[in-house]
Amino acid sequence: MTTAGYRRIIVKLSGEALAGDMPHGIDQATVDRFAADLVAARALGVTLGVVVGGGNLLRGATAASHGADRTVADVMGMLATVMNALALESAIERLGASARAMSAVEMPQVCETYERRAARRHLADGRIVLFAGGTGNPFFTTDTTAVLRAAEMGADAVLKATNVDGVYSADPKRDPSARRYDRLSLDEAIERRLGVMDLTAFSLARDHRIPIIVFSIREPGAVESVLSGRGRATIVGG
Ligand SMILES: Nc1ncnc2c1ncn2[C@@H]1O[C@H](COP(=O)(O)OP(=O)(O)OP(=O)(O)O)[C@@H](O)[C@H]1O
Ligand SMILES: O=c1ccn([C@@H]2O[C@H](COP(=O)(O)O)[C@@H](O)[C@H]2O)c(=O)[nH]1
Repeated sequence: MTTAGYRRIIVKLSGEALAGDMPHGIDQATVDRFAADLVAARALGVTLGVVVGGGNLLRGATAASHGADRTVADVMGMLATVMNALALESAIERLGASARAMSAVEMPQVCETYERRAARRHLADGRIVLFAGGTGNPFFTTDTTAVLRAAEMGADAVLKATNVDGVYSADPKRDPSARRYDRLSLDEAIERRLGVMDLTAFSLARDHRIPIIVFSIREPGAVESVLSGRGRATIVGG
C-alpha cells in the first residue's frame, strides 16, 4: 500500500514544531501554516483527526528530571496540548473550515470533553477533530494518544508530522551516520527500539495493525503531499 490510499487518518502533529524558530512557545505564523496544511489535506476528501503534542511548552519527563512531581508535570503537559489544540482550532476556523477541539481532561468552559461517539459524529460531519489533553492519564505520550484515537476512530493510519524526514537506524540529530528507512515493519521498529516514537505507541499500533507514516512538517503542504503519495516519508507497518 502507498500512502495515497488512506481515507481516514489521525495526524500526530509535533508540539515542538509549533514553536517555529523559537526555542519554546507558540509561533502564530507556524500555527497558521499548519492549519492551512490540515485544511488542504481535508479538502482531498480525507476524514481527519489531529493529536497535537506539547513539546513546545512542557514535557512531563523533562520537568520531572528537573525535580517536579512526575504526575503533576504530566498533567501540566496535557494542559499544554490543550493550548496547542485551541490555537489550531481557531486558526482552522479562521480559514473557513470546521474544527472541534475535544479534551480528554474535562474543562467544559474551554472545549468539548472527548467522547468517542461524539468524536465520530464530528468526523462524519466533516469537521477536523483536534484530540486534546492526551489520553487524560499521566505516564503516556501524545504518540500513544494518536494511535489510541486512530484505533477508536477506525483510522487507516497515523501520520506523524514531525521535525525529521523519516525513521532512521538511530536518532539522526545525534548520529550523523544513521541510515534512513523508506519502509520497515512495526516489529522491526520495536525490536530495534527506534526512538522516533515510544514503545507503547508502536506496540498499540502493532496490536491494531495501524501503519505509522513518519515525515517532516517543515515544508508547506507536507500532509497533502504524503496523502497524495508524493511526499518523502517512512512507512512503518502497513
Ligand atoms: N530512530 C530515529 N529516527 C528518527 N528520529 C528519531 C529516532 N530516534 C529518535 N528520534 C528523534 O525523535 C524526534 C521526533 O519524535 P518526538 O516525539 O520527540 O518529536 P515530536 O513529535 O516533535 O514531539 P512533541 O509532539 O512532543 O513535541 C526527532 O526529533 C528525532 O530527533
Ligand atoms: O496521555 C498523555 C499525553 C501526554 N501527557 C503529558 O503531556 C506531555 C506532552 O506530550 P508529548 O507527547 O510529550 O508532546 C507529555 O510529555 C506528558 O507529560 C500525558 O501525561 N499523558
